[in-house]
Amino acid sequence: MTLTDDTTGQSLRQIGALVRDARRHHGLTQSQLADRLGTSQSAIARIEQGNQNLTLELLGRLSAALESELITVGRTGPTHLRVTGGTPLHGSVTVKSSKNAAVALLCASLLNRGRTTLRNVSRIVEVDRILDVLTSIGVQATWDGAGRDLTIVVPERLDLSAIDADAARRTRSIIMFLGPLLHRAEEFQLPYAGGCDLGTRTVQPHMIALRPFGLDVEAHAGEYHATVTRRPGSDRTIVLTERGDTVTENALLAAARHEGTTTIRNASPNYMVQDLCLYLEKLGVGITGFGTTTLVVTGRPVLDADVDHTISEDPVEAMSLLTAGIVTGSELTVRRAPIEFLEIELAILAEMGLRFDLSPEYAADNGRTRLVDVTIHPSQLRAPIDKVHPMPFPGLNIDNLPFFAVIAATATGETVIHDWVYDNRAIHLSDLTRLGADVRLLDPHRVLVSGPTRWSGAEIVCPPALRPAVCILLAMLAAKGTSVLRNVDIIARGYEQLYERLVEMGAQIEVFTD
Ligand SMILES: CC(=O)N[C@H]1[C@@H](OP(=O)(O)OP(=O)(O)OC[C@H]2O[C@@H](n3ccc(=O)[nH]c3=O)[C@H](O)[C@@H]2O)O[C@H](CO)[C@@H](O)[C@@H]1O
Ligand SMILES: C=C(OP(=O)(O)O)C(=O)O
Repeated sequence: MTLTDDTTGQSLRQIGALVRDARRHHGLTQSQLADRLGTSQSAIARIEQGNQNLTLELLGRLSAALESELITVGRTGPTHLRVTGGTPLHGSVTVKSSKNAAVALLCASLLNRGRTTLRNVSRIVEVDRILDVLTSIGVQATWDGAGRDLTIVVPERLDLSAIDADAARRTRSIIMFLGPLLHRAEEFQLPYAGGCDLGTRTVQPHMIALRPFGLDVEAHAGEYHATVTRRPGSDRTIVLTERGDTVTENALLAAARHEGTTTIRNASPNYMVQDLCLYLEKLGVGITGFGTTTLVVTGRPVLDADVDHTISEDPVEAMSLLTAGIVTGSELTVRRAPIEFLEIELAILAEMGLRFDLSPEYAADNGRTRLVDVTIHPSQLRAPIDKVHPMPFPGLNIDNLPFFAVIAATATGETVIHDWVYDNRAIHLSDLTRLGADVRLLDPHRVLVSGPTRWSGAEIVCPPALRPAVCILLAMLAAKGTSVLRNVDIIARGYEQLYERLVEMGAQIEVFTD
């Protein structure tokens, strides 16, 4: 069957019947299929009855889970959302694993001669982009039947001349190929790193961090031209000029195969770095200083182990889901929230008057990350006295900052949000004014939000930046009436099945294409 532009009720019912037939053909119950997809039995029942809007991503996963080509995809334009807001959400939602750890671990798998199995991988476009790049150069990547666990085998020789430059240029994380590749080739080229439109993001700290490993990079004609001058094994100290996440990861990746000890100072101790450290330890790399700003790495020239690693829960997803509940005045539980990476956010929210309960802590599947279930209650919020601003961990997460703009808009009083990090991100938050919020740009880095807001529906084109895009969507959930958010494809870069999961909690969101 061909899915054309109009995914009507009739075609949803037809797809539902195909899903039911394919499921029965495989002898699966609705619950068993739900487990394979990481969703609920009730969601499968709705799909089969034609009562569930389907994204192409979900259709692809259904096809994979049922090992059957349910649909062939015809011409599709960008995806849009129709949101009918103003009603509270309810129930609970489980946090998925992090985009940022997934991309680091995928790059790290290039170090391993053995088999890397990554578990609980989020099915998001950012992961697909790195996978496209990896497979284009010869890496084997295989999803398990349920589409959650990924096995990666790196060949003896990589064919960098075949690199999928288009996929590479659409992600910034490609920069983390430098650390592993400098051990494999004396000369190589990589396409420029890309990503969201957040303003200039330099890669100079990466160049400075990798220079002690003999890497020299010249950038021209859309490519980084790398040459490596091998330096004999010795102990070295690297002082990072910025406490950045990916630069710390790149330094770790380079140090992992360096014979000798590398001390990395001003390292980021953030969640994705911790996930990477756990993986590298399993590969046999010695690391002391886990979770601190000084990492001492004892590398090994050959890393060859069959490693199994479960990626930890995403604090930014957790914050996004909490925000959905807060701005809609909901009673909602966000399960498996990595509390260590949300403590400051919750402390500020408590100051603003948010009422919430935390379950006792329990360990994530990696055995290290501490998780809690957070239950929020409808609360009257007031603006915080101080400005809200991010800091490298342990500080308020840089990617969580935009959510405070939507939350501040529901609070009484004036809040200053100071995004000193990104040149071009705060400006996207002014789109909230279209929904009735009072958001004034004081300068490119600071917005003044005056609340509370009487939200009203509007039609908005999605900003070209992941977190601001989700903020607009969440504000639409708060706004009475119908809103349309156009060109939402960017959201799939970092969120898996976000709309379906919000709908499960009672949100009214319809997905449509032109
Ligand atoms: C794949 C991944 O993991 N991406 C995350 C990573 O990107 P990544 O590590 O690539 O972040 P960048 O290196 O671009 O840093 C973000 C911005 O912060 C500035 N900066 C950073 C640290 C510092 O000590 N001083 C400073 O000025 C940088 O100049 C840049 O403008 O970290 C960012 C900041 O946490 C997050 O938004 C991204 O989601
Ligand atoms: C800025 C972000 O990520 P990236 O580094 O992938 O652009 C983000 O996750 O908000």
